[in-house]
Amino acid sequence: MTIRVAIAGARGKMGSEAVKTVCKHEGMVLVAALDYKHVGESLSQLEMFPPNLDVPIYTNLSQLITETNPDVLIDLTNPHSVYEHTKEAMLHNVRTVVGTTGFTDEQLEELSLLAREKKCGCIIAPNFAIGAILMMKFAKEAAKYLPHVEIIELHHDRKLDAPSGTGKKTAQMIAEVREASKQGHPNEIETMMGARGADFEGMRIHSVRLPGLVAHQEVIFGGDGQMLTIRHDSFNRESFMSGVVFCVETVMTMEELVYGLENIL
Ligand SMILES: NC(=O)C1=CN([C@@H]2O[C@H](COP(=O)(O)OP(=O)(O)OC[C@H]3O[C@@H](n4cnc5c(N)ncnc54)[C@H](OP(=O)(O)O)[C@@H]3O)[C@@H](O)[C@H]2O)C=CC1
Ligand SMILES: O=C(O)C1=N[C@H](C(=O)O)C[C@H](O)C1
Repeated sequence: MTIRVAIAGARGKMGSEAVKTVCKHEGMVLVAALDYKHVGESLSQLEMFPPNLDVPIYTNLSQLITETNPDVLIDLTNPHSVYEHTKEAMLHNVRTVVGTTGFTDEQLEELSLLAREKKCGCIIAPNFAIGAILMMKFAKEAAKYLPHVEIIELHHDRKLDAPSGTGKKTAQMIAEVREASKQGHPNEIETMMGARGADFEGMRIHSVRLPGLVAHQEVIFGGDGQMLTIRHDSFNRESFMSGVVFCVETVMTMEELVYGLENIL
């Protein structure tokens, strides 16, 4: 069976890589793109895509679904639009693979309930790279023994959300095995706001944004006279693509929402 795929955010850094990936995958066909520019045109008319890529661009998701009948919507847009896209796709019984980060906990909960009610598969993956999933799993394991931990996530300077979805997910996974506790000196004072980073159950998350970076993270554990560093680097967006393919294939067999690839790998 060929999986009919639509991509929201096809012009973006991740979206354009996903377009390439879907187009060269034998078991998938790209049927539409969702955008708010170039509406009514075809991807073939955009300079960044090959001239034979005859894929229509829509701005209205419900029209896209009615006219092109996708099995799966891949969302790679931004934190402002991803929730509405995912919800609307589910309401139309279209499965979703979501790489976009920046969901609130309430939005995740609401989408999870809706997916269960509609029996509609949805994968929300803060990180598609296998190395990053392993970094998070190893960090969770290490935190059982070394509960003093800080997370440093480093990304390109075009990123909208901070902390990153991966940074937040890492902290959430660690929190499953670590009792909440404030780190550092009990009387510490920030003489410059934000100096100690974001606080998640006493763990600190530091966000670095610099041109030249792609996606990187260090999880640093401190103990008596020792330090353990677990680090992952994505040097390009290709690093995420085998995860995207895995999710598109897997979501076809699912009837609920899964948040994080570690739960299905
Ligand atoms: N899960 C993972 O492994 C990964 C996740 N990400 C996440 O994926 C998302 C996209 O990242 P990236 O590709 O770097 O970002 P980009 O800004 O390069 O791409 C986003 C694209 O979405 C478009 N867009 C914005 N709003 C809409 C909308 N309402 N409908 C359709 N398209 C829209 C943007 O258009 P315009 O620029 O014109 O506004 C742009 O083309 C981010 O949330 C990022 O954190 C990134 C890498 C890996
Ligand atoms: O915006 C990005 O680039 C990335 N976003 C995701 C995140 O917020 O964790 C995944 C990866 O780190 C790249």
